Amino acid sequence: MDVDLDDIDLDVSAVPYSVSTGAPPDSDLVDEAIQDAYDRSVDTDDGKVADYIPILAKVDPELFGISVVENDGSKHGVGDVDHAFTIQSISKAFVWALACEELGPEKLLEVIGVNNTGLAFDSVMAIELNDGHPMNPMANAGALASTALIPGKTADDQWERILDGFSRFAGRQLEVDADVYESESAHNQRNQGIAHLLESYGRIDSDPLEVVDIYTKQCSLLVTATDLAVMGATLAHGGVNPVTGVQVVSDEVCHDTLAVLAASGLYQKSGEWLFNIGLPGKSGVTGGIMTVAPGKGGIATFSPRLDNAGNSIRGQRATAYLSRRLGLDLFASSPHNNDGDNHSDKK
Ligand SMILES: NC(=O)CC[C@H](N)C(=O)O
Repeated sequence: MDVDLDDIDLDVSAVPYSVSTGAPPDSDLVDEAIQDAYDRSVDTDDGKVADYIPILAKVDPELFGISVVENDGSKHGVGDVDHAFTIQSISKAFVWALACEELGPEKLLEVIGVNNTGLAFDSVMAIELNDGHPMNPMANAGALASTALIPGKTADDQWERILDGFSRFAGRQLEVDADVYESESAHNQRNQGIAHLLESYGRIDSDPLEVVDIYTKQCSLLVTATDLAVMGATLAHGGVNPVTGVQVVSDEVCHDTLAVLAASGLYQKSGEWLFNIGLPGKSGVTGGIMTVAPGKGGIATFSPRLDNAGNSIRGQRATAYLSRRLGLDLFASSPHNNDGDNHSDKK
């Protein structure tokens, strides 16, 4: 199932961020834009809820929320923005950022790489085709390797560091959904296989099953769309959480993380996403998509029905609309004059 943007009215009258000063539009205009994005996306029931982790199939497929957090910390939201769901693959962005903060980008480039393999998120073939390297850091193999790089004497130490880092990104103490963790742990054979393969190529040093266990916990952390927008806004704001004021990672790490997301954040559909939306983003199988507008803020959508790569369909539609409506596309030279013309042939 591909996302069809043909039937959304993407011609928008601009209420963009000021290109010259980065000054945000009036708050009520942002609220209006989010409501319009919701209204233009809510009617589609295209796509399917993930069911390869059994408990995920129980979600209400109609849930839908859109949250925007600006770099001044102001929050906007429509719909189910307070519904908690497990972060899943979006965790890959934050573990990569935390590992990069601890070890520097050279180490991550050497061990993992930053290229998109063009293959599904749980591909084993991607590892074989590349002699264990490079691995897309936003797919499972590269993500497991990132988790393994987090410093700590024991697996528990590594986990505590991840939990603490994620909580600082979100600006509140996050918790694991024990039921999701249990369900995924019982159906994790593929990730265990990937971790063993990485060990055989010398890409992870620690016990592969322990690495998978930490990775499964990080994927099982509960967040809301509002949390994800705050986490995205932290990456948009040079690593400083705009709500708490805490510096979580450096400005350089934000740059490097956003570059990785631009290349790989939506699995094998990352090129289409960048073409349509023009912003770095990261999706997860529970239906979250976190999008970052550097220097401006974070957008998060939550809607569980997915396309065939595992990306939320309503989330892609709503973000495509918001990117235009707010003039956020990094590749649009004149968002001030975003009357639709400069995007009219995008599908
Ligand atoms: N794409 C995803 O969100 C996948 C995350 C999930 N925990 C897995 O490893 O399969």
